[in-house]
Amino acid sequence: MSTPVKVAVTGAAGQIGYSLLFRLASGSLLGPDTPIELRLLEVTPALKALEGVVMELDDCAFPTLAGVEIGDDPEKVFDGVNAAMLVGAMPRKEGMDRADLLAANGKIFTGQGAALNKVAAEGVKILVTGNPANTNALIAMNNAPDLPKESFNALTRLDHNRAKSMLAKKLEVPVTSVKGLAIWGNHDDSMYPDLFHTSVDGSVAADLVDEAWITETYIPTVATRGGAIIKARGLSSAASAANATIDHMRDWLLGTNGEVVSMSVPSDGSYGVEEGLVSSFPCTVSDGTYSIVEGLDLNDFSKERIAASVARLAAERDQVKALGLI
Ligand SMILES: NC(=O)C1=CN([C@@H]2O[C@H](COP(=O)(O)OP(=O)(O)OC[C@H]3O[C@@H](n4cnc5c(N)ncnc54)[C@H](O)[C@@H]3O)[C@@H](O)[C@H]2O)C=CC1
Ligand SMILES: O=C([O-])CC(=O)C(=O)O
Repeated sequence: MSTPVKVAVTGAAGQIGYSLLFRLASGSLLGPDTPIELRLLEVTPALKALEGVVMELDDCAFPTLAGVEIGDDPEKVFDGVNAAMLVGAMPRKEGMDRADLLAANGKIFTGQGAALNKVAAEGVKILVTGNPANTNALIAMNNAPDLPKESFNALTRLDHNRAKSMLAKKLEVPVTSVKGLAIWGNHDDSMYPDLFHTSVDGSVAADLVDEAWITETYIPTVATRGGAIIKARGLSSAASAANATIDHMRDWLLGTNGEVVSMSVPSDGSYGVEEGLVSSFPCTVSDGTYSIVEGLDLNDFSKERIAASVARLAAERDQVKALGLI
């Protein structure tokens, strides 16, 4: 077997962690032939619970799990990591917006960005799941001056998967029939799933459904799905968030074979999105490098929706600037 890939997970004793770690260890990220070493970061009071999770990992005897290290010091846990999944952060409760978490969670990402800057392996890929994910990624990126900005992504793959599943259900087709779908903007209720560049078995998705369904049902349902899950479960989404975190990182590491996926990445100014904001775009990945899909002809409706969501990102950026986090 090859050298193990070192993958860090923060918030490893939390809800998402409990779904994520077992799938990482069993080969869902890298396949059955690549060993993985897990580096798990938690706050000190959660280390005991994390020890219990590690006992369970041991008890699975996963052939691909080459080792597990746990700790509360980011510089030790992130030492030499090839990939980092930054999940550890407070989840919102019913009635809160994700942006309400900025004051509590934002500071986590200054220290973790700085630690990754110091000790991560060259070429490290860092994916922020902890909310508000886009702006937390922006904070980590701005606290890691020696790492390429492209090392930092945020998770909008869960929104992408939700959007794909909902469209497939509506049209009574398998999810595999849906291609080219992408979420634009922020992982909040302003996000925009674009059906004008989505195809379903070769037809434009927007032509297969009513305009009113898109604006009044589809977009708001996708955008507020996280809140609907909190209302139903009393807790925020966890297994589906872990699944999306793996989908995003797997595609980033191994490529998308030309398929379009939604990734929140630092904007290079494409489509008028202010450079440096971490915004969701349609992306493809090859050879470990993501690219924003260029040259899409956006209609006025799409342009307005994207601009509104990007304005939220800019407002969050201004808020964390005022808090001295970037
Ligand atoms: N981007 C997305 O699509 C989604 C994001 N989320 C977000 O993911 C985050 C985690 O959610 P859950 O696992 O449900 O929360 P949780 O509360 O069950 O677990 C969070 C864990 O993070 C740990 N933690 C807190 N500060 C830390 C630090 N400085 N370093 C390391 N660990 C730390 C806590 O001790 C806790 O064990 C939340 O912010 C949630 O809103 C959740 C679902 C989807
Ligand atoms: O809604 C939340 O707070 C958790 C989350 O990000 C999601 O499920 O999309």
